[in-house]
Amino acid sequence: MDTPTYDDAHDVPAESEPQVSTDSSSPEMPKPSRLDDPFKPRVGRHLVWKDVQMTLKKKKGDEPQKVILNNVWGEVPKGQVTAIMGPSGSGKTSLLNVLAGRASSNAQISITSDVRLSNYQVDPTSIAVRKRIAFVAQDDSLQTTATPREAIRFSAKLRNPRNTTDEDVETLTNHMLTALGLDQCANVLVGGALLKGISGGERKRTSVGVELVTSPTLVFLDEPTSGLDSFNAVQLCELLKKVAEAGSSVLFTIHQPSSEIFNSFDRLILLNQGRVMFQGPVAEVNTFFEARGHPCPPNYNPADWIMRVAVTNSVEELEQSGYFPKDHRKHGLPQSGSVKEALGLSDNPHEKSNGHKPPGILAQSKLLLARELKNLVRATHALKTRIVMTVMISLFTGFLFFGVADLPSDKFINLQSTFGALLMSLMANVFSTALPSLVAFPEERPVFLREYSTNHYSVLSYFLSRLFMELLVTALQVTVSTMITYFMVGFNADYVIFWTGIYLMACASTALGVLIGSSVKNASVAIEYLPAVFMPQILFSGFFIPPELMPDWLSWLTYIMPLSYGVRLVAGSEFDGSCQDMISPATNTTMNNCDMILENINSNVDDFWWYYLVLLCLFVFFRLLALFVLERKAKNFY
Ligand SMILES: Nc1ncnc2c1ncn2[C@@H]1O[C@H](COP(=O)(O)OP(=O)(O)OP(=O)(O)O)[C@@H](O)[C@H]1O
Repeated sequence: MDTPTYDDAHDVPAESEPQVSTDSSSPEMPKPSRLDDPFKPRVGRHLVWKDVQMTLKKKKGDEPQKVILNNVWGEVPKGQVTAIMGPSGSGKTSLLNVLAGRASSNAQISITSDVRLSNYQVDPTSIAVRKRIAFVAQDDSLQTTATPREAIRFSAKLRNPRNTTDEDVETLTNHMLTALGLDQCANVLVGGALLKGISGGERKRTSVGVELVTSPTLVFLDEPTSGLDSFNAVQLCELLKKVAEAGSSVLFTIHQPSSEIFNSFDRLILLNQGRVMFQGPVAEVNTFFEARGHPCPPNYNPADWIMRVAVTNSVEELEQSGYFPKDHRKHGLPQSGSVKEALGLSDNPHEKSNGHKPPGILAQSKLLLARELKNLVRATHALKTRIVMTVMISLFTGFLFFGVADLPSDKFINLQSTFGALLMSLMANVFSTALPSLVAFPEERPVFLREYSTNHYSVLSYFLSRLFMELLVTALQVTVSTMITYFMVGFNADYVIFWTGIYLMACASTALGVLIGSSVKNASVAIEYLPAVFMPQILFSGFFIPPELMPDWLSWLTYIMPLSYGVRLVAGSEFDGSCQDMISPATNTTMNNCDMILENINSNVDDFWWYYLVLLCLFVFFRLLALFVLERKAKNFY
């Protein structure tokens, strides 16, 4: 059999693929279709790649480089299903990740590739391209507190044109659930490690539904049939076939498919040790192997057979037999143009109309917030733990310092105890509000990155919805805490100043926690950074050592610590005018214990507005910095 070539493998000439016509009567344009049809026709894109090289960089000078992908070439014609097979470790996932822009060169790995979409050269790692690819990873990263119906509906609402009505979204969701065989578990929570939910196979199908509900042009899936029984695996492959028939280019990796599934593929890419052992139509597999001395025995699953040949023969033997065909396709010069042109968006008159655009930032934030609220109500254990801990710590503080603020102020020890109670209340609020924020983003990170990179919403919408939720939960927590300590300790501070001072300080500390949480990869690393949020606040807040006594190069830190402004506000309100002047027996001069405390912590009632403003600025500053970090991370990582 001849080596499959780019020219004969599909329906477009090698030099340049015809442009999608702007004439809506052209056969290239999808026919007008119902918005609620998940298999509505779409304009396909022909994906071609060559010279894909992925190498692990050398650690030591004399160590040989490990080549993960070696000159890999191939294509996914529009309207066809292409499967990548190969022994374990042959590079299937690596190839899929490179093509889907989920892998890029870094300190350990070097990746080079020539990827073309309808003969436009594209960089798959660019977020504009990634956002157009429906990608289902091996690990499902779904919101654990959503049901399959909600997960699919959420994706359909956010990723379909804004003129899609709620009724269309509902019908689309129902079609997708039925097509995936998810009707029976449609309203059961997805679940996760701490929450019992649907099965692994159902979770996998939900992930597929979340991606397919947008009628994508390019669909990439990493082992979509893993964890599925044979019936569901066949059903899923039939569904992918329908998606391809609608015009999409479908590419997925698969392990040991049954012969029924194998024969349903249009094309196959067989990788072996990072190289292309076979690439072409599935119908040609048997002839290709037969011509090289490995005819598939009768009644043998061809998928098992080719894997057996790949595993039981050395690469050298296979090479001598004529496997590992060279890439003889003629590509011609790539067309130059923007990503929009490569994706055919600039040619589609619908794309330009406002109604065709996906929902805007406000609509995205609203949907995200609704999901967050649902999450809060369903994952009550997290909220309950937070509130129970707050109540316990506040009660401890309340019992320990019970009524001390009502004791006579002429004894310094009484004032010292009241100041201690204030500090405890402030620090407890810093700890109990900032800690959950520190770990919240790393915990949500996989879901956020999947959704962001598949064009569900903007970073700003996500950020705004999280911000609103945190402000709400922090307010609840601070109210519970202050109600207990304020009345048990018997503070004399104005309650409004007491609450607002602690609340603003907690918000600013939370913002610092979010900044650190956004910068790290997972919750356990975030926990390691815990002292970085708390220790500087305690050390530099000015109540252990005033800024005047700190080394000059460190003293400025006092001015960016939320706790130091929180102390000045609540202690200012508590002690201002609370003590009577006394005559010092040692110096025979007038002294005022309350004024001494306020002087030590640099608190001045006339500057309260300034403390509020600084807390607000710190909150905004840390939040904006976190937004910037999140935006960069979201664009550069997956
Ligand atoms: N980031 C990485 N760092 C180090 N090695 C890597 C990295 N990515 C891939 N590899 C190595 O490259 C090889 C191919 O990995 P890949 O996951 O692509 O294989 P696969 O064919 O998908 O395997 P499986 O079928 O077992 O999932 C493996 O040996 C793997 O260890």
